[in-house]
Order: sequence, then structure tokens, then C-alpha cells
Amino acid sequence: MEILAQIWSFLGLLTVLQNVLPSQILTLILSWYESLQDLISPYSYFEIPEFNGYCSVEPNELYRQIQLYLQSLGTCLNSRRVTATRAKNSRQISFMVAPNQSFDDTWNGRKFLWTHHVETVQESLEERRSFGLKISKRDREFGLNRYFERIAKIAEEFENSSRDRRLFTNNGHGGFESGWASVPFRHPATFETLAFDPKLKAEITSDLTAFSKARDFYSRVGRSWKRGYLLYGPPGTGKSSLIAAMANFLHYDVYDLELTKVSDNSELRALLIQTTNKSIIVIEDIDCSLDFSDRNLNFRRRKLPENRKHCQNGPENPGQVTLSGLLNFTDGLWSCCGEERIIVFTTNYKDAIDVALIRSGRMDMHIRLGPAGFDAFKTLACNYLGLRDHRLFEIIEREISEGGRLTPAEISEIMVRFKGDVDNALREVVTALKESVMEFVDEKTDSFQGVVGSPLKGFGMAGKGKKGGLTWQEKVRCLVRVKSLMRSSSSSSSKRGI
Ligand SMILES: Nc1ncnc2c1ncn2[C@@H]1O[C@H](COP(=O)(O)OP(=O)(O)OP(=O)(O)O)[C@@H](O)[C@H]1O
Repeated sequence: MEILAQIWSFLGLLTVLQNVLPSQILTLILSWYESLQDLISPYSYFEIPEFNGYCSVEPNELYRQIQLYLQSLGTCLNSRRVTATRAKNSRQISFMVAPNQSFDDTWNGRKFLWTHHVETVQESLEERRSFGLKISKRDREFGLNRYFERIAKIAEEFENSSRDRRLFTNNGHGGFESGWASVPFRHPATFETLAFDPKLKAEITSDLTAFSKARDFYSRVGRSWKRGYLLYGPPGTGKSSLIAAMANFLHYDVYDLELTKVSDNSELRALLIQTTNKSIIVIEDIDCSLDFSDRNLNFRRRKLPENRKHCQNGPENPGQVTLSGLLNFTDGLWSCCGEERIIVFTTNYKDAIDVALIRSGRMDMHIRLGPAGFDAFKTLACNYLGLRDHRLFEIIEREISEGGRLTPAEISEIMVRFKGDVDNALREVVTALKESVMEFVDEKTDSFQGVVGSPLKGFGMAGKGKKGGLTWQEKVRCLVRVKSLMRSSSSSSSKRGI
């Protein structure tokens, strides 16, 4: 009771002093008290305000990084109160420490106590926010810088993976102000859902991962931080789906450049300048989008007439962009105005493209996509029919190894048509594979999904050393196969009395 009475009278004395003493003396006493506390306390305190400076206009990058870092912890935030928010049209829920609440973080055996301070400024009703950090004085010397570096790294990764990505297309209204129009990019293709040879998938994903981490490498060797991919192969083999999967894998925006809508080289340059870092710039059907004749007359005489038959509107209206303009776009001085960019060209006919455009250094990876192999088929069966195994798989594998060629688009179309009827879907695939053997002889369709080539491996079919035709072994195999098919169909006809 005596102690309580003394505390009570001390508090009374403080109240009297507060009213009697001038505010300057009170501030001085307070600062002495804080200094004394700092001296005897084993802890250090840091304040990280939302804005830098006196006028509070310049955002504090460290505050933003800490905010992202805490959001990245998601439901693991061990605060007593957490604010959960979801932006409109977004699937993601963000978690943040509620105002004036604390949470502990432990790293390398050291403890970091964070508090999220939010106070309302009386006159303006504005909120002043900051993060307070309490750590032991020992850890301040040993671990603080590395702890902040770690926060910055995690924040950047989280920002990349959670930001809403966009799909841009040039709107053809002149490229100098806003040459791009955009929509949210929500393509569902991923490397898991793509029906490719697993080796090809692994090769592409490791190349992309290495590229995304190669900032120091590119600056050391004095090259701009970009990489070129040429995807070529028949329609429906997954070129566009692969681009979407690459964008989802790297969390990049996609710029779909419609070259025929670009009026001249300077507009092309302006469009390039407007693209952001961490993006994939795509030119689909490059052979139909550009008139290669300005560069090489012989090339035009040799390639153009038959190779461009497939282009629907390319050659008639190719725009004013020239090959040299495009070469500058991919490789010239202007291509260095951003970083971490991937340029992808797609074509159905690699031979129809001027070699200069796809030489090493411009198109670093040449990926040929072809008919589905058995691995690709199994991925599609798993995705579309929920099947991991089936008695007809063996027959399908045999059909494919004996020359049956279907694109992933054709197989997936069959599976969509027969979804819910697994047996019929697979039977239909077998029939289509058998039929495709006949077309295979006519069309000279080549090897399966997944040939990665470097530009150094030569122009034409990557890897196999053949140029559009069949090797003699394949011809013999096909003829034997056709003969056996004819034999089996004539025997079944005779059985049916036809
Ligand atoms: N490798 C694949 N894995 C999974 N689905 C695929 C694959 N290839 C094609 N598809 C399916 O076929 C459809 C068409 O594929 P996509 O547009 O990617 O082919 P493409 O090679 O770009 O064709 P085009 O040359 O005509 O543009 C896709 O919507 C997808 O459903």
C-alpha cells in the first residue's frame, strides 16, 4: 500500500510538473530519459517511414520492400492481428500486419521484432505509416545489412511472381505516344500442362532460369541482357502455347508485335522503347510479316514464291518495316534501351526466313516443334482425360513409333470431343494415327516434338541432317507400314464380304 501511495504521489508530481514546466524543458527531460534508456537497454530501434525527407513526398524504397516481404510471408505472419485484402479481379489475397501490431521474424538464429505503426495526423486526417524494428545491439553489428539484403531479394521475387501481368499488342495508331494496348495476361499454359518431350522442357526451363539470373554475366561480357528464341514447326504444335508457358514461368509481360501494322522502321523503334523490362516480345509468323526481298534478291527468287503460299495477308500487305529495321530492333543500338527481355519469332517454315535474322546472337535458341511423341501424348491424356495408364497406350506407342504423326492440337481436339468417354477417345486417337501414316508419306512430316538447335547447327532441320525429305530408312519403314495396313484392311474387307 505504501509503494502504491508513493507511485501515486510521483505520478501526481509529474502531472503538476507537466503543467508548470515549459515545454522545452519537458522535451529535454524526455530526450535524457530516452538516451538513458538507450544506454542501458540491450536493444536497438529502427524507424522505417513510408516516405523519405521532411515533406514526405518521396517514397521510401525500404518501406516498400519490407511491406512486400511481410506480404510474401502470407499466412505465416505470426502477428496477433493480420489485415487480409484482395484487389478487384484478382485471385490473390494479400496479408499484412494490422496497424500498430507486432510480429517476430527469425533469421540465422537472430530475432527481429517488427511493429507496423500507423498514426493519423490530426489536422489532415492523413495516415502516417512506418515500420519499427527492434533487434539486440549484438545483432545490429553482425546481421542487419545481410538481413535487409535478404528482405530486398525476397521482396523482388514476390513482386515479380504476384504482379498482374499484361498482354500488349500494337494498336496501329502510331507508335510515338501509346503504341500498345493491353489486357491482363491470364493464359493457363504452363510447362506442366504442355505436351512436350520432358528433355525439351527441362532444357528450355533451365535456359530461361539461367537467363533470368544472368544480369551480372551480361554486364560483364558487355552484351545487352536479352535472348532470342526461334520457334518453328507445323501449325498446332504448340508454338503459341510455349510462349505463354515461358511468360508464366518467368512472370514476364508479353508484347505481341503485329509487324504488318507497323508503318515504318521509326515506329518500330518507338514501339521497342515503350516495352518494359521483364517482357517477352513476340513476332508470330515472321516469314509472313516481313518482305525479305530488300536484303537479298537471290533469297527472294529462291524462297519466296512457294514458301509464302501459306501466308494469308503477309506478302500482300507487309507494311513498310524493312529487314534491316527489324535487325536493328533485335540487335542494334536501340535494342539496349531496356533489359531482361526475350524476343521470340515463330514460323511454320524456317527456310522462308533470311538467315541474317536468325543467326547466333539474334536467335540464340532454335526450337523445332513437331508431331506429338508418346511422352507428349501421355501428358495430353493425363490433362484431358485424367489418364495415367490404359490398355490402349501400348497400341498408341506402337503406332507412333511406326510412323503415326498427329500434332498435339489434333490429339487434344479428339480428347475434347470424346471427353468423358475415355475408350472411344483413345480408339479415335489410334485411328487418326493410322490414317496419318499415309499423309506422312505425302507431306514428309519430320521428327517429333522437341528438337532444340543452336543457330550453329545449320539451317534447316535441326539435329537430323536431312532437309525436308525422308531418309531412306524412313521411306522403307513407311512403305512396310503402308503395305501392312493395306493387307490388314483388305483382309478385314474380305471378312466383311466387301
Ligand atoms: N504441345 C502442346 N501441349 C499442349 N497443348 C497443345 C500443344 N500444342 C498445341 N496444343 C493445343 O493446341 C492448340 C493450338 O496450339 P498453338 O496455338 O500453341 O499452336 P501453334 O503451333 O502456335 O499453331 P499456329 O502455328 O497455327 O499458330 C492450343 O490451344 C493447345 O490447346
